[in-house]
Amino acid sequence: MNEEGGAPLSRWDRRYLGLAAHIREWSKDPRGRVGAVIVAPELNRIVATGFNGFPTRIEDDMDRLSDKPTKLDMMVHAEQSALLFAGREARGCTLYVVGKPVCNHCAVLSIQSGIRRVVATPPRIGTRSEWDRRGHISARLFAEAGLRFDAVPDDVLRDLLPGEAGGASTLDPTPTPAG
Ligand SMILES: Nc1ccn([C@H]2C[C@H](O)[C@@H](COP(=O)(O)O)O2)c(=O)n1
Repeated sequence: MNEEGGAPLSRWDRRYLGLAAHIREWSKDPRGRVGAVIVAPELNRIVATGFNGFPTRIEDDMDRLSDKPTKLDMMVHAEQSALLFAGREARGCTLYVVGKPVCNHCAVLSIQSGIRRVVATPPRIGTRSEWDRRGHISARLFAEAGLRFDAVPDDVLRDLLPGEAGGASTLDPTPTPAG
């Protein structure tokens, strides 16, 4: 994986990351907001967007959102939401993700959907965050499946998420089994 020092991001990469950072703001999860954008690169067209939230018609009240196991059991990840909407059009596309590292479940869905490239908040090394742990698994899966993974560099992340250190949960003492 290229956690640091990968190929520089293009102007369009930065634009789509900016869009993912904007869409992330629509999430109602107070603890973790994630935005995703799926783009057909040869057409330079947006195929789908997503942010993390409960499924349509499932009420996102604060009781459910503040109980972490309940929340994670019902949550549709930003990436899942975008992939479900994109359907077969995800084939050959690039997935942009801002807010958390791509988890292993979303990684396998991305691979199976035919995503060719992922540009995302990278998992950090040496944290206790469950999302970082899963992000490292995802990076290995992407490498094995032949997807290109471009980590969003720290300085770009700082611009995208002002006031947040990279966007991933640093202290998560209770890793949970949800994806
Ligand atoms: N790649 C990821 C990782 C996490 N999430 C979502 C799931 C939860 O809604 C929130 C993380 O919540 P927490 O910080 O409480 O674990 O982010 C997501 O959509 N995409």
